[in-house]
Amino acid sequence: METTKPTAVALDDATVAFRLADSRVYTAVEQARLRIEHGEFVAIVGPTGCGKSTLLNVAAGLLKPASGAVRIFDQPLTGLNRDAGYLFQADALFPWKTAIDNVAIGLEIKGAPRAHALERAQGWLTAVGLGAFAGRYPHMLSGGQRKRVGLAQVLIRDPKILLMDEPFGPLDAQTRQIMGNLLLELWNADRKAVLFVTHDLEEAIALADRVVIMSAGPSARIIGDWRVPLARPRDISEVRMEKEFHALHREIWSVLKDEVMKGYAQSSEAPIGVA
Ligand SMILES: Nc1ncnc2c1ncn2[C@@H]1O[C@H](COP(=O)(O)OP(=O)(O)OP(=O)(O)O)[C@@H](O)[C@H]1O
Repeated sequence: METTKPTAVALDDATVAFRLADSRVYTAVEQARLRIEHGEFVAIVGPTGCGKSTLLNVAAGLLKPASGAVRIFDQPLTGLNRDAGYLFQADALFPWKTAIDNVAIGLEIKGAPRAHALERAQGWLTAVGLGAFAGRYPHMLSGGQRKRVGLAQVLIRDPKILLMDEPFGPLDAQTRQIMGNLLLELWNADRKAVLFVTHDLEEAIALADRVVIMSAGPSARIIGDWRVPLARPRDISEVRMEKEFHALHREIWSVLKDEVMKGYAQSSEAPIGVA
């Protein structure tokens, strides 16, 4: 990896707090320090409700930390992170537009001529394995196919950073693996910086260069950061058979499991840690 390039995403001691309806303050994330280097694929794993999406939203510029700093390619982030493309768990497709129009819109809103946008959109639909489905509306596509269109819609804009929040969450296990391999294949072509939120430790290890673990909230912290020692290119089904995969899984899980139990216990209680 080149070290001369600026760090794609840097969170420096970011603390994120929400004002609740009763005007108390809930500290979701406390002093998070996270670096995602150029070309690096980083997965965040943690118990339910710990603040994974919150951190992603901070990197997206959708949330401003109460304290600490956010830098994107070494520049302070003010407002939305325009270098990033987002893929969330929920579909973000326009139901009244065909697959190709849903993809082309990513360029059209940047002012690209329609013919050019359509040509590029067809190329991206082919890249995600949906070249023959260009004329279908979202309701005529399976959940996995809609995710592929969503991926093409993000990638056509060629963002330097990809922010993904449980993007394959609603899919069945086989489709998740197929989508994981597709993502790695596309990522391998130009190695964008990726921040990938998941609750699935296996998925995180299979995909990422680094796996970052958060503690249970409130005031969740980053409590571990592991480098994944698995060669690339990877097939995410096959990589799960390797002994390094199992060793790393055991090591991370020994830290994560207590936090997962705390997370479940807390999610059935009223918010605590209210400052
Ligand atoms: N706008 C908000 N106002 C108040 N509390 C919020 C707000 N957004 C998130 N929270 C709280 O902050 C904490 C972190 O939420 P977040 O969605 O980041 O967790 P998560 O780790 O992504 O959860 P999950 O794995 O369940 O998707 C949760 O306790 C949540 O209830």
